[in-house]
Amino acid sequence: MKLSELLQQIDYVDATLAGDPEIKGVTYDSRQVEPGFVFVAMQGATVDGRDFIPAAVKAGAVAIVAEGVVETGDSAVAGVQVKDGRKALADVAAAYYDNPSKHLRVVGITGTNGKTTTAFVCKHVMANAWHRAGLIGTLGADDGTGMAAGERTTPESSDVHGLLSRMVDNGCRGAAMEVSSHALVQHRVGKVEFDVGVFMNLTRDHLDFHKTMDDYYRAKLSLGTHMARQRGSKKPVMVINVDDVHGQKMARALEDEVTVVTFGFSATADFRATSADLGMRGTSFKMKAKGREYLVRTPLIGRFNVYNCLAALAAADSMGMNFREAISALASVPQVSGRLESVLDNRPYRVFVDYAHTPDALENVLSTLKGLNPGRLITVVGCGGDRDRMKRPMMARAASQWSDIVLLTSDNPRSEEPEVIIDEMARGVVQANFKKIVDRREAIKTAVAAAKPNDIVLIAGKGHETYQEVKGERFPFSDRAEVLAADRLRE
Ligand SMILES: CC(=O)N[C@H]1[C@@H](OP(=O)(O)OP(=O)(O)OC[C@H]2O[C@@H](n3ccc(=O)[nH]c3=O)[C@H](O)[C@@H]2O)O[C@H](CO)[C@@H](O)[C@@H]1O[C@H](C)C(=O)N[C@@H](C)C(=O)N[C@H](CCC(=O)O)C(=O)O
Ligand SMILES: Nc1ncnc2c1ncn2[C@@H]1O[C@H](COP(=O)(O)OP(=O)(O)OP(=O)(O)O)[C@@H](O)[C@H]1O
Ligand SMILES: N[C@H](CCC[C@H](N)C(=O)O)C(=O)O
Ligand SMILES: [Mg+2]
Repeated sequence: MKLSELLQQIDYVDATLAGDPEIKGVTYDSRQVEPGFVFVAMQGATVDGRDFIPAAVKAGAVAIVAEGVVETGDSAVAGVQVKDGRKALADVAAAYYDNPSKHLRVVGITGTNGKTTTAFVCKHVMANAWHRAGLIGTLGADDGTGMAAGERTTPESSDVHGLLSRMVDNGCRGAAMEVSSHALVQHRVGKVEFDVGVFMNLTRDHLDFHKTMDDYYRAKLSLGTHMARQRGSKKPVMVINVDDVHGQKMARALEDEVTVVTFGFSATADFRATSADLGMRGTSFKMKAKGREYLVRTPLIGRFNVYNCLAALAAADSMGMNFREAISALASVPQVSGRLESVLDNRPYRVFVDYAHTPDALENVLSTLKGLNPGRLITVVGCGGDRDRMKRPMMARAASQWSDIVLLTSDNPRSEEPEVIIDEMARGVVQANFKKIVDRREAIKTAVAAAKPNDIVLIAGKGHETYQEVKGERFPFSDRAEVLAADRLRE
């Protein structure tokens, strides 16, 4: 694509052109620039992308897009002035990749908890019906050829459009993607046309970034308003959990803008679970939808997974997929990595690894495990550093309320001292059933060593993560591998 063709498709304030070069790629990071690339300089929270314009030019950028007057320092390199760098990145990427979301059925899932699981279930349902489907989320991305690791839940917009474009090329007909609140604020899904948006729930998290729950809610709401502004031929549907108070508010706020479809246990829900049978190896529940009653079976464990299944089914129906086929696909959903993942199946005790890292998620998981009537419930849990500090005592409170033994330990301390994080957690405990073991490996060893027949051990907070981040360095660490190692020591 020529620079002139690209510029025709984006809004800009001013441009100093230098010929009409062929564009070979788009990036927001000077370290990724290759000859022929457009470099979009974004104003960051830590550094200003404009400071890296000289590095981008040196690496072969043919055009620089930035806020304010753009001095490229090289008369052969075009400078394009825009109002907002992050918005411009999405516009440039959508144009460069030829708006791939127009050629796919795209489901965007937001909410505090359940995005990864619901996206995974949606992708499974789509792949079952259409052979190939893509996925973007916390576990990485699948462009139709298999999973590849990613850095964040929702990548930067140029990476999102690049992935969607590869999905189209690889024969995917649909894509399920997690849309984090950070992504909505930072325009990472700018110019993505969604067929269906999904709102799961809103509970305490990320208040280091959003500051208030109201700001956090408004970030989530903007998925719906983003969809209402879509210009293409898609008629957007927003699927909303109305058992959640913020979901009820969102349904009211969006009802005139998009088609609202609701789910939950509430009597008014369009996709309504009426009863659930929660077992150790899976869940079955009855659902009223579309004027009929259905029985849904899934290997996913816990009441919260009823919500994830309802959301995926409502999304599938909103895309016009065969509903009975979608229901039967739920029976074969594979294990979602690090989400209530049973690590040892052939022992008299059970060990689960789970990504619960918010008070609500932890409460849900613990109540689910308690409902399975274990001998004792032994919980290993920590909280991440450089993240919302208020959730620390709340998570420890949930752990001590529901468990027989709690081992408070490190998660990803990042720049903080793990002992300080653990002390802040300890302020929330409600009974003297806890111990502090700073070294996560030791804590896991202690928990597994203590397990007696019928006990359940929960290792919470890090789920699928394969590292522990300490003072800017990532050390290899897997809860799953640590559990297996600890179990070997018992023999
Ligand atoms: C708070 C947050 O979301 N920050 C993101 C944001 O950082 P920032 O605004 O501080 O950017 P910056 O580091 O100042 O850099 C500004 C610009 O200079 C560029 N740069 C920088 C250095 C250089 O040498 N050359 C260069 O071009 C950067 O690429 C960037 O474009 O933009 C950066 C570039 O895309 C992201 O890497 C960074 O994610 C950080 C690492 C992060 O930890 N984000 C987390 C909190 C996050 O996004 N989480 C959500 C939700 C998770 C969930 O609940 O599932 C997610 O979607 O993952
Ligand atoms: N619908 C739900 N409601 C509440 N808790 C849930 C729900 N689904 C999963 N959980 C709990 O939350 C944890 C995280 O789930 P999941 O990874 O699916 O959510 P997420 O929204 O993608 O989280 P993240 O924002 O960290 O990526 C799970 O390990 C489980 O403990
Ligand atoms: N994406 C979330 C995940 C947190 C997982 C937990 N292990 C932690 O490090 O706090 C975050 O960055 O806040
Ligand atoms: Mg996720």
